[in-house]
Amino acid sequence: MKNLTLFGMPIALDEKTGKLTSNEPDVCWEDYSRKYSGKMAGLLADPDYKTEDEPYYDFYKAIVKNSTRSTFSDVDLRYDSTVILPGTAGKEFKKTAGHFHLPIPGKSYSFPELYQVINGTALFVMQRVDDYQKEEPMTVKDLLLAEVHAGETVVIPPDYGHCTVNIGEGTLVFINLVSVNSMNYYDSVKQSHGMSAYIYKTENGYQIEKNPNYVFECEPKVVVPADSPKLGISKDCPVYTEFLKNPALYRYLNEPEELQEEFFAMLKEK
Ligand SMILES: O=P(O)(O)OC[C@H]1O[C@](O)(CO)[C@@H](O)[C@@H]1O
Repeated sequence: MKNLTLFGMPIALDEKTGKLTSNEPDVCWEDYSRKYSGKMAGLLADPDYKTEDEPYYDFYKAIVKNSTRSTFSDVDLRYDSTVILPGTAGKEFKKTAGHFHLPIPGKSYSFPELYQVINGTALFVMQRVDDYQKEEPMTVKDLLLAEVHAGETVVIPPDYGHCTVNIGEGTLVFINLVSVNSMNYYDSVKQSHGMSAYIYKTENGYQIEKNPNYVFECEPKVVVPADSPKLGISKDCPVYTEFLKNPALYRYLNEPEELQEEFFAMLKEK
């Protein structure tokens, strides 16, 4: 068992099974589900990759200490965790399915989402396209790949479709803080056989491959996150703990307009 102190509450990772546990009765989650390779069919770089039952990733919905539950619900935010198991499908690193967020009701843009890596290393693929609900191939206007290590945090800007790739050797554990009103949209990513970049394992790390089912008006850009006091992001400080200290600071996850520039300012070119 490995204690994951970055959770900000007592949660450990069983490195053999990839499962999270807590020995504190006050810690609980609303739901748990595991996604297997069969459910990733059509989303992978290799269309012929066929294994039905290889574990891909686990999702723990609404993790909370009972004593702090109302602090999250008062500001319409949810704290979840995803665990991506190590390995590849062919040469492509394991990843989440990928989706866009639907627009905020009454607005023309979508909810952002904050992610902190708790264990391992992630590559967040973030893409802005011309129209994520159209049936023809989507045109990529901006493609950012954020390399994020344990303790670091990234915010997915409004309207950026995203998936997370486990580019490390071990199990990737990360959390997200997101509006409870955010709804995911999957169809166009599915039609395009995944996000616009596939990430392949190489001898020295990873290689980015453009997905041929998209039209590109830009080149992929690798970025790394910096601290951002405005976004409540500080390296090695658990987001859970920071949030409880000042829940109002994270209001931007429901009302992103004012901090739009900061979402990009905290991403530095690698
Ligand atoms: O919904 P997908 O693309 O399978 O990926 C799961 C991801 O979505 C979220 O559930 C919430 O946006 C993340 O926490 C998680 O990493």
